[in-house]
Amino acid sequence: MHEKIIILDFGSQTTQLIGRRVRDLSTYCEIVPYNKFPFEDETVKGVILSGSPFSVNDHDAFKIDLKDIRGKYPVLGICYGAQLMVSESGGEVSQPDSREYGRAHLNIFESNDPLFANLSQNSEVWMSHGDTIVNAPENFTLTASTEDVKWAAYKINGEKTWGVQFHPEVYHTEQGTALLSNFLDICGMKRDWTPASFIESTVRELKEELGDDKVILALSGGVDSSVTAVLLNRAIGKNLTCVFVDHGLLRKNEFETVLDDYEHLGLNVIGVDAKQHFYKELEGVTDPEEKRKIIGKGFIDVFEREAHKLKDIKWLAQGTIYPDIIESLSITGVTIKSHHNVGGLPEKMNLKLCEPLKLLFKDEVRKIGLELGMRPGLIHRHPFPGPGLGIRILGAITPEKVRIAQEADDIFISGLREYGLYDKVWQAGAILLPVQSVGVMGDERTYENTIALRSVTSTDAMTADWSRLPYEFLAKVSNEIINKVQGVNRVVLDISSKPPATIEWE
Ligand SMILES: Nc1ncnc2c1ncn2[C@@H]1O[C@H](COP(=O)(O)OP(=O)(O)OP(=O)(O)O)[C@@H](O)[C@H]1O
Ligand SMILES: O=c1[nH]c(=O)c2[nH+]cn([C@@H]3O[C@H](COP(=O)(O)O)[C@@H](O)[C@H]3O)c2[nH]1
Ligand SMILES: NC(=O)CC[C@H](N)C(=O)O
Ligand SMILES: [Mg+2]
Repeated sequence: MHEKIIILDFGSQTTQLIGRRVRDLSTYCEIVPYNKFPFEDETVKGVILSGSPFSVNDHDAFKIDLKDIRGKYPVLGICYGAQLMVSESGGEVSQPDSREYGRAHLNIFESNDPLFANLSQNSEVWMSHGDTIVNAPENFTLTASTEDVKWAAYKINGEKTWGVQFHPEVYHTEQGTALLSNFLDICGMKRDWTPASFIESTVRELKEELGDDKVILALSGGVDSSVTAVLLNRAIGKNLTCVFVDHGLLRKNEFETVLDDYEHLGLNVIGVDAKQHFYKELEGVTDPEEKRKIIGKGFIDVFEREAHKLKDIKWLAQGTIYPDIIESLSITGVTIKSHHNVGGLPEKMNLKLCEPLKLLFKDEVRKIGLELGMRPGLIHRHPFPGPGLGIRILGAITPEKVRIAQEADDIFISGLREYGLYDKVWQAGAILLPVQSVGVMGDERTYENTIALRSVTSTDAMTADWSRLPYEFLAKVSNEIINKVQGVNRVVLDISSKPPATIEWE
């Protein structure tokens, strides 16, 4: 077992970023809801308290008793986390007249403080708070200020406990990574979290957990489930059967290409054509969440049916990764989208779940795939959502709309490859809108569908920006779609970032 840092999540938008920074420092960490601290886990070596949308003075703010944590582990409170320790200890946090968002400069008073080891004076830090610490109890030592904020950082005497009002996890805090690294040193972390160590420990744990049990893996052709397949294949070999479902919402020719690919990897794969089943279940359904749930359930129906045919299957493995879970089960109670493989799973399922990548971010999964010796072309594929074109065809799904979406998508993606742009974007696809408009083609009036092109840059799909694709390329793609895809007479471009939009439209 790897020693780990626990990040207690009080609901901040940047909690995931803390996790990523810590992992980037070769240290294993887990993000857990603020009230789910794993007291029994002996591998915990330090604790970070995240920010929060709440004010510590709110009635319904997330609160916990910190007495079992402080003093027992090194603790770093960030923003709300820092404010919480002050208010819990009898200090005062209140709302000043002005909020503080954006850049500030840090004036360090205690340069011998190990949290500030090797940090230089007056570096830029990023602030995002409405509340401020006004008074701290006597055993709190002020260690740094900014021009506007007195209590920008503190240390609690006699404990390995620190608080910072700024956000070391965000890119704009110049020495944020160095500060987090100092905290990891304080916790005595060994920095031994690497792709090779992950593979070694995961294969060992899978062998122990699965023993001689038989497993089916939901394989999609995507990066996450392919890496899962190779890991499981190493752990249990012939006891693994992969099931690839054609729900009729895949990309053009995807089913055939993927099956062919996997044969070369030496995996045992069954392709299931379930198109008609899915089309029937989805008939007339327009609500995005309902569509997601139907597709999620459809997948499980197929997996259970296949498991039954194969006999003695005990486990369903999936390529679930960390963001799938984080986005589906937000602790503030707001679900953005039910990912088909998490929130979309039926409550009662006859198979046990095996998800060896469920705590990894996408870029970590890619590193592990490369370390496993998988083909870079496969590892660098764009993500493609499990519900597929089902969430890119807005409104009700019909086979005819699937054809339109597939052809438009194929022209867009082939174009990206042809122009050498494919590897420069995180993900791209064509969205079929439920909007018809008037056009003129060969002197005839048309009244046809609209395709929106969606292409984004990102590092983890948690935030994203629209890709600045060359006009010349966009002109070619638009032209080709309108000329070749029957039923489309207009192409538009999506120029929204995430947030506030999301990558997929549903
Ligand atoms: N057509 C499919 N057949 C079987 N399983 C699927 C299918 N589509 C998705 N899944 C399952 O759902 C999981 C989540 O899908 P997701 O798209 O997030 O991951 P992926 O397809 O493995 O990778 P990528 O994000 O690169 O597309 C997959 O890892 C896989 O286990
Ligand atoms: O397997 C999946 N099942 C889903 O239900 C699902 N919904 C979104 N996505 C993918 O997740 C990333 C973030 O997407 P959003 O910005 O649309 O939430 C993007 O990469 C999306 O393609 C999904 N993947
Ligand atoms: N980013 C945060 O943690 C903000 C904490 C608190 N909501 C404030 O506005 O001060
Ligand atoms: Mg996928």
